[in-house]
Amino acid sequence: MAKKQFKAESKRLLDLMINSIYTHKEIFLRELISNASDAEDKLAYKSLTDDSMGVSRADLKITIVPDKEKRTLTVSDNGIGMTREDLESNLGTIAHSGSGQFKAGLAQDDKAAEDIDVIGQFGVGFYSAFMVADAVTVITRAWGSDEAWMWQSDGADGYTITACEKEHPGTDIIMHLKANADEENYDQYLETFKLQELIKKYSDYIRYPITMEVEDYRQKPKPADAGEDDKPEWETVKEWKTINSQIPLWQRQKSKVKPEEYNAFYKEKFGDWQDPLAVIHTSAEGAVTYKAMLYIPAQTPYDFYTREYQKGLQLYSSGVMIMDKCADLLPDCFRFVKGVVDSPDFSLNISREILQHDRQLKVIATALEKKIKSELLKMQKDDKEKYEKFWHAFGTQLKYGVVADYGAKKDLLQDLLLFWSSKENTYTTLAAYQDRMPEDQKFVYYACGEDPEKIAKLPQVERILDKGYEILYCTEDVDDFVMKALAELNGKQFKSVADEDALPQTEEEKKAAQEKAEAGKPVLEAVKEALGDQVKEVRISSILKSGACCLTADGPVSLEMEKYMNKVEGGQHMKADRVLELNADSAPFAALKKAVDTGDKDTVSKYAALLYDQALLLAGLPLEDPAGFAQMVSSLMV
Ligand SMILES: Nc1ncnc2c1ncn2[C@@H]1O[C@H](COP(=O)(O)OP(=O)(O)OP(=O)(O)O)[C@@H](O)[C@H]1O
Repeated sequence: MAKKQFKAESKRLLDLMINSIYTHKEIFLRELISNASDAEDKLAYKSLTDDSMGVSRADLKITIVPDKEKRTLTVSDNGIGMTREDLESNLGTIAHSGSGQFKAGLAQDDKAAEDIDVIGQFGVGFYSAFMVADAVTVITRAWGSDEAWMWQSDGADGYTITACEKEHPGTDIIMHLKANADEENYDQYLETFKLQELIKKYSDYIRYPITMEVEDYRQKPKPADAGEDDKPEWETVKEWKTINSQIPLWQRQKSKVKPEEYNAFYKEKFGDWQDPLAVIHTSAEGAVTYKAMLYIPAQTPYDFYTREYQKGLQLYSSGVMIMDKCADLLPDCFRFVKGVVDSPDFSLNISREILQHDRQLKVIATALEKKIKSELLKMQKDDKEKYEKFWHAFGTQLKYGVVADYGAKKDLLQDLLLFWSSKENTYTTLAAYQDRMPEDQKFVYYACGEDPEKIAKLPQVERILDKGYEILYCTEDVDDFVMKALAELNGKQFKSVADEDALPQTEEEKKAAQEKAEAGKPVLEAVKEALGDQVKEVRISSILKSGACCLTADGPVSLEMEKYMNKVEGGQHMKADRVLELNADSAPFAALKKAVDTGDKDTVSKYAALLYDQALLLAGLPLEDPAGFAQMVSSLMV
């Protein structure tokens, strides 16, 4: 049976093409500039393979001319141009890409092809002009031909091709802009400032100059005979300017870029007024070819912890901006990193707004994650002050990273963490802590509280410090979760100083503790009765040395978790199972015992409340009845 060709309703197809592919109408300019760049590239390639042409790359340029009176916008190039047949097959056939064909025809080992970077591949970009224009005229003359042709279309009723005049080879695309409408202001595409903005946004790194006549308002030069009281005069001057930067910094050799250039690029592109702390300029070839330039900012962006902050790297493909913030390239823990990634290997979807496959992205994201970590480790090693600055800005983010997704990134982040050291009185890494650990020390100790000074005075900290062991002072709400997520450091378990077994006990110590607990039982029962449900248990403490009391928690929820969860917006109001620990060797305990022995219930309940309130204060928890506490303390004075 004879095979039949699919038929296509070309009018409908064009309509789909124009109205359904792109999210933003403004990208028409990106598409036409990319086509112009391809035309220049093809000519540059041809001249490399044919010396007789006498074309210099330096003469190739793209020109943008808005004309408010005629309501047209023209994009011109002096590239390869099109013959009548080219017009038929390229602009008369939807989804036929002359550029794609050109690229496919290049041999793998073609040296001349190394220096060109053709963008077009789908054969649809040109028609995006009809999103903003109700008619498009193309005037073109192919290189080496003395005939010029005019292609005209209103996008709906087909097109015409007629002979015309054109002095030089190349192509002019003339868009007759639509009348302003509610849904779009088409006038804006006639304003040089808007056109400049769009060129900078999407086509800044097109390798050929994109020129436009722009207005500049400036002071007139002072006449030579101007007197003292001569007032400066201003004038508006029109001049042709190259709008695009052309060679992106990341395409240049690392050794040739000055630090000031890196910093200026960062500040302009990412709107920061401070220099970044570090730049990572890297490239790879192989499974996926890419170049990346990443920055570590010096300060926390004002909206960093709000919903408005969007992480991501800017994505370019062959110098054309594809996506402003590609989130998949950065793990959440490094969401503070800014930068750009450029790869000719991205498999773009037809609108060039998203990528078809994320395989390449995954490969790049994994490589960049490693790069960011090693850059931070280098900073940690070489410049402690700088690293601490980084830590102040983004340390909390790294800690959240440790806790997130059930600790999936904890191995990546562990070496980057800093904690306050009781011994060094400054920040320490976990590795440095471990290096200082005496051999007999079984655990990595940490204590949570408001600030290092206050933590150092906590009663439960004393006995660990007395042993000569170092403690990591944790001052952030998330710290307790971090320690639980990390669980261990090269085989040594993390241990809160508030844990009963924080100091391993000898058999003798255990026996002595049991005896004390037995002897103290009547006191403990009396205090528990006085406090009721406020505490789950009252026990003789084995973690206190000179302090009279402290509060700890039994079960999976620690006091730190309770505090944290209560602060989190929408968080569950978790309550830890509170345990009041009393020091059997302290004077207040002796006073309590006396009251129990003499059956003075009033005093017992007063002392119990006092001890409980003190324990709450030490733990940084709010008192349930502050006025009652104040009254009670005052009553002791009279
Ligand atoms: N300024 C130009 N000079 C020379 N040829 C051009 C020009 N503009 C378009 N063409 C030809 O028309 C073809 C179709 O252009 P179109 O923009 O629709 O698709 P494309 O650029 O090939 O692919 P994509 O949809 O990926 O941009 C191009 O491949 C090219 O051969």
